[in-house]
Amino acid sequence: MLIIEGLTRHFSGRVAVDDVCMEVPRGAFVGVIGRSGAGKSTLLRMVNRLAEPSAGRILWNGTDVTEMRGKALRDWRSRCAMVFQGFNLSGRLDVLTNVLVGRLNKVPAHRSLLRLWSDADRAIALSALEHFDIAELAAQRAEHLSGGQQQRVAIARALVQEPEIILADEPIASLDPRNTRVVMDALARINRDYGITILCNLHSLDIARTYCDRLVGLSAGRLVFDGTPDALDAEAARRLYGLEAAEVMETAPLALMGPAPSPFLAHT
Ligand SMILES: Nc1ncnc2c1ncn2[C@@H]1O[C@H](COP(=O)(O)OP(=O)(O)OP(=O)(O)O)[C@@H](O)[C@H]1O
Repeated sequence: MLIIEGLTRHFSGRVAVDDVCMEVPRGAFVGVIGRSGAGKSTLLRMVNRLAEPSAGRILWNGTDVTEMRGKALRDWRSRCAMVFQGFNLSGRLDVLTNVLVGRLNKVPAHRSLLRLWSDADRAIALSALEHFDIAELAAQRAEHLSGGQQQRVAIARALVQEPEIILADEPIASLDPRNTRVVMDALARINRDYGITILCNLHSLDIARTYCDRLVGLSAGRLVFDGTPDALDAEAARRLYGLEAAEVMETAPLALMGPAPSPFLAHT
């Protein structure tokens, strides 16, 4: 269970996240929605401690994440994997090595420094790639892959960390509709198959409604919506998106995109 209590972050005197409180049970798939600049990324980055809170607490299964230092913080970051909009792969390294980077915290320091991966680690990484139907890309340089393929590699890297929670910061922002579905299906499958809690920042309300079992909405750093996708009515959308509400509430023609492909069976 993730508990966020009064979480606040200021940048140069301006508030980016303002006294946010929420509880996320294990295994939830939560979409974090709101306009650009609402504080979504800052909220996720604080959970991973990539950004330091100005005030408030983050508790994971009762342990105060905000107090963690040194090894405890490294362990937390390994249990709390991040997936970024820009994939954050090493383009010149092959796909398998990129995934193995997710194992760094699981192997002794001397082996990780020398990148001496065991057969077991390689098998785990390959199996994660297989899980996302991209094992045949293992030997390719990451920079030669499409955006959708790169994001699946990044999700495979997150998975081999054996995380308890995945924080996905706009994971589909640079993808076309087909790859959007493939990547969101990958996250949904991780959530379903392994019970990994997912917090996912999303610009698209339609995608958020389709994939998430709960939405939390930020506006100017404040939590202004917390409920199921069905509960997000026009009034709630106005609180979140202001004058753009009508625009974002217009359902995107998901039906026109055809049925969703079976998870991990689609190639890019
Ligand atoms: N490192 C930083 N230094 C100064 N201001 C920052 C920094 N990071 C974020 N901010 C500010 O904090 C506010 C919230 O930004 P944040 O990136 O969290 O919003 P967001 O909802 O994720 O936006 P987007 O959807 O555009 O990514 C914005 O006003 C932003 O300019």
